Formats: sequence, structure tokens, C-alpha cells
Amino acid sequence: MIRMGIIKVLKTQLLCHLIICYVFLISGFIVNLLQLCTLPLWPINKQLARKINCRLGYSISSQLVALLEWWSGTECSLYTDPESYSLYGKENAIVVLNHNFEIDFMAGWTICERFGVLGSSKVLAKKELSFVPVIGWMWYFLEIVFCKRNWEVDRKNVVQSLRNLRDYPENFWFLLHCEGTRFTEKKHKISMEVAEKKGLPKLKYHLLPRTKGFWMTVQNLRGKVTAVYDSTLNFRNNEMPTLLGVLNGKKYHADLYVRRIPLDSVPEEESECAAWLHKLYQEKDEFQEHYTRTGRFPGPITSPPCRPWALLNWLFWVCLLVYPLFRLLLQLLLSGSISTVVCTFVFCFAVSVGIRWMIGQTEIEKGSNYGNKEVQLNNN
Ligand SMILES: CC/C=C\C/C=C\C/C=C\C/C=C\C/C=C\C/C=C\CCC(=O)SCCNC(=O)CCNC(=O)[C@H](O)C(C)(C)COP(=O)(O)OP(=O)(O)OC[C@H]1O[C@@H](n2cnc3c(N)ncnc32)[C@H](O)[C@@H]1OP(=O)(O)O
Ligand SMILES: CCCCCCCC/C=C\CCCCCCCC(=O)OC[C@@H](O)COP(=O)(O)O
Repeated sequence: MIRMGIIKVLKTQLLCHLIICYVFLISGFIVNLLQLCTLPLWPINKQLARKINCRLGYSISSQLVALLEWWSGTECSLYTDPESYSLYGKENAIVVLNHNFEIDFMAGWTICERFGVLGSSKVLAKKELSFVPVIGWMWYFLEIVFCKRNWEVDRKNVVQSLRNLRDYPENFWFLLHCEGTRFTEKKHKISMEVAEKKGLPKLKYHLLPRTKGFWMTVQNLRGKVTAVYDSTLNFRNNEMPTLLGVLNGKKYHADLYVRRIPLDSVPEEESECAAWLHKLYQEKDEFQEHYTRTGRFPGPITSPPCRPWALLNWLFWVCLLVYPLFRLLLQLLLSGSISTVVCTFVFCFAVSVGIRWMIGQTEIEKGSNYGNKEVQLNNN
């Protein structure tokens, strides 16, 4: 009991957070450098270069999974039918997920890890994320599809990036947040005004989905991808989890509801495909309503087994990087030079500010203005 209490307090200590972030940053830069070294391999053996990059990417993203699973002890329950369960991780799929939480990417990655597709997982991500050190740079080598959320610009680039995935050598899940941005009350209000103008039913828990990205993805990955995984994520007890909460060791419980829909049943024609997606979001809204009323999703519940690899990878980097850090810091502090000591502190402070900025990228309140535009248009 006392030991548990001490561990809980330890997890909230700044020093622990600094060490975790230091390991993440330095290992991330090393991996980014190794990824850079694979560049000459691409023209010679593209498939081998891709496979190597999947493993290298895994070494970065699995650290956030380990943080969620092992450090914070967060649990992930999956509501899905057993027939579909047996196919997860064994086929390529498009995942359509709600976008309400600051750590929904970590919960998504955790499910990917449990089904062995973490290294190869893909997403249609906003361009701004490609500039985030470590993760954004890793994504470049993993052929993540970036969009500017401007159809005129995206229609060409996104199609090309999607086509590149047609001969991808590993099984992958392609994540689409069709709402295009995270849920806020303001964005919800505006998107429901758009829904009303378009004569579409109102949604209570989702923003109105943007349909073009979905249509483009289905069009270009048809034949490569066999199913759409309609996924709805919630956290128990109305929690709104944060990355800082996870870093402080706070335990959450994620509930994910997944329906497997064969891709053949998604219409090919653009307007039919858009109508299909709108209907899907109306159904997703009903699942959320069910969850709010009953505290669970429909159907059987499972907990896909947690694998040890994310933790082992993390421990490897900790063992490799923490000892040299302490030796270096000790040497600098014992050097007797005030300017060296001051420089060390300034450097550590600058790194902490950088990490805080990266964490800020996950925070909804610091999110983009995308989806607030209609109000400006209406007001002008
Ligand atoms: C078993 C396992 C199951 C599940 C496991 C779960 C997950 C694991 C899977 C994979 C994990 C992988 C990676 C995870 C890691 C990290 C991910 C993190 C996050 C990154 C995510 C993002 O960055 S989200 C933001 C970027 N993505 C998108 O925007 C995608 C959706 N957007 C689109 O599709 C857009 O159409 C577009 C981007 C292609 C183009 O953007 P544009 O703005 O130009 O949009 P539109 O052309 O669609 O807009 C114009 C039309 O929209 C109407 N409109 C106007 N205002 C609004 C409004 N406020 N709301 C809704 N609609 C609006 C307007 O009227 C136009 O209508 P049209 O009729 O003309 O279309
Ligand atoms: C091992 C522990 C390491 C702890 C230190 C972690 C440092 C931070 C690491 C990574 C930060 C970047 C993660 C990027 C993923 C964020 C995904 C996201 O949710 O993007 C939002 C986007 O969809 C919509 O944006 P808007 O709502 O329009 O704005």
C-alpha cells in the first residue's frame, strides 16, 4: 500500500518527467537520423527501406504507447464482434474515428500495437504536424499523408500520397478523422449551422464530417484495403484525458467500439459516398448516445492482450541514454566553471520549453481555428 503511494508520488515528480522527455527526444533524434540514412536505399530496394522505416518508427511511437500502458496504467477495452476481431491486424483497413480527445492518437496507437500494426499505421494528418520534431519527421519516412485542409491544394497531393501506398509491403490501418478537427462547442455549433443549410440531420456528439478526404481515400485505396473500421472512442467517467495527465501517471480507461464494414459496401460515386459517410456519422452519434446513457457500447467486450515489446523498447532506450546523461551533467556541474553550469541550466530550460511546445500540439485549447471559419463568413 505504502509502496504504491510512493510510486504514485514519484510519477508526478518533475525530474521523472524530464528524464522521460529526455529519453524520448534523444532516442527520437537518433531514430530520425537512422531514417535519414535509409534514403540511399529507397531507389535500390524501396520495399526494404519501407520495412526498415516501419521498425524505426515503431521505436518512437511505441514509447508513447508504453507511457500510456505501463506508466499511467491506462486500460483499453474493445467492443467488437468476435468474427471481425479475428481479422484485425491481418488486413489493410481505413479507420474512421471520432476526434474528441487530446490523447486519442495514443489510444489509437495502443490498439495498433496490440494488433501488431503500430509501425505501419497511417493517418491523413494536418500539414502542421509534419514540422513537429521527432514525430513529424518520423512520419515523413513512414509516408504519412499530409493535407492542408484546403481541397484545392489537397486534391492533387493527397491523391498522389494515397496512390503511393498501393504497393505498401506491410499491413496498415489508415486513420481518418473525418470531422477534420477536434470537437469544441464553438466548432460544433458552426458545423451544425452548415448541416442545417445542407438539409442534413443534426449531430449531438460529432462535428459534421468532411466527406472529400474519405471519398478520396476509398477511391485510391480500393483493391488494397478490404474494410472500413467504424470506430468510436470514449473514456470512462466522462474523463477528458490529457498528455500531461498521462505523464503524471494518471490512469484512464478507454472504451473503443469498432464495426467492420467491407469496403465493397461503400459507394464509389462521390455524392453517394458522401451520403454514406453522413449516415455513418448519424449512427456513430447514436452509439455515443447509448454510451452516455448506459456507460457502455453495444456488443461483446474484450481486452486485446498487452504485448511486452513497447516496454522492452522503452527500457532499452532508458538503459542506453540515462547513465551517460547523469555522467555528463555531473561532469559539467563539477567543472567549477560558473558559465558552464549556467549554460547547462539554460540548455535544459530551452529543451523543457521545446517539449512543452510539443505537448501543446496535443492540447485542444491551443488547437487550430479550422472549422470556425463559417462564423467569420457569416459575420462579414
Ligand atoms: C480495430 C482497430 C480500430 C481502431 C483503431 C483506432 C485507431 C488506430 C488507427 C491508426 C492510428 C494511426 C495514427 C494515429 C496517430 C496520430 C494521429 C493524430 C492526428 C492527426 C489527425 C489530424 O491531423 S485531423 C486533421 C486532418 N485531417 C482531415 O482533415 C481529414 C478530414 N478532412 C477532409 O476530408 C477534407 O475534405 C479535406 C482535408 C480533404 C479538404 O479540406 P477542406 O477544408 O477543403 O474541406 P472540404 O472541401 O471538405 O470543405 C468544404 C466543404 O465542407 C463544408 N463545410 C464548411 N464548413 C464546414 C464545417 N464547419 N463543418 C463541416 N463542413 C463544413 C462546406 O460546405 C463544403 O461542402 P461541400 O458540399 O462543398 O463538400
Ligand atoms: C514517451 C513520452 C514522451 C513524452 C513527451 C511527449 C512529447 C510530445 C510528443 C508528441 C506531440 C505531437 C503529437 C502529435 C499528435 C497530435 C494529434 C492531434 O490530435 O492533432 C490534432 C489534429 O488532428 C487536429 O488539430 P486541430 O483540432 O484542428 O487543432
